[in-house]
Amino acid sequence: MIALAVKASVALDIINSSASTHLSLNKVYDVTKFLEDHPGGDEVLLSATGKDASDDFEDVGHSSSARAMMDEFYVGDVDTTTVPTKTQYIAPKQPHYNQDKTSEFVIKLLQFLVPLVILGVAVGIRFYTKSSA
Ligand code: HEM
Repeated sequence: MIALAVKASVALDIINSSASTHLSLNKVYDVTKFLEDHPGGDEVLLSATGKDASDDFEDVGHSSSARAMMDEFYVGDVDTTTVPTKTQYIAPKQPHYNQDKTSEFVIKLLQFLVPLVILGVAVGIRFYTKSSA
């Protein structure tokens, strides 16, 4: 079993060492330094962090040399039961654009009035240029 975990800005990869023990321990890999060099790209690694990444890892069919490389990033073990099988996506907070607290009503009114004013000016110009020609 493989799992990835992100702790602060550190990307951790967790891989099962012994499935037969009562307390299933998983190996944890810190792949932070490997993000840029990973042949499969950093995005897949990051998407597999913070959870059990066993399936993600196995689905790719990593070579034996890829498996050998993992020792380099091994940092410790974690109890499987504490590792989520899925990570919950938390959308980043949207910045608050209406900083000056202009009332929503005024904004809506302006959104309606400004095009009308532009149209009025255009019609006025057209009317004026036509009549003076
Ligand atoms: C410490 C953990 C990992 C190591 C050392 C590692 C290493 C490698 C290496 C050496 C390759 C080149 C192909 C090969 O030799 O098999 C590779 C490819 C790849 N890896 Fe990983 N990988 C790790 C974790 C992961 C995880 C968790 C995922 C999935 C979320 C992943 C997805 C991929 C993908 C998509 C490719 C590209 C396969 C291709 O285009 O043929 N890897 N990885």
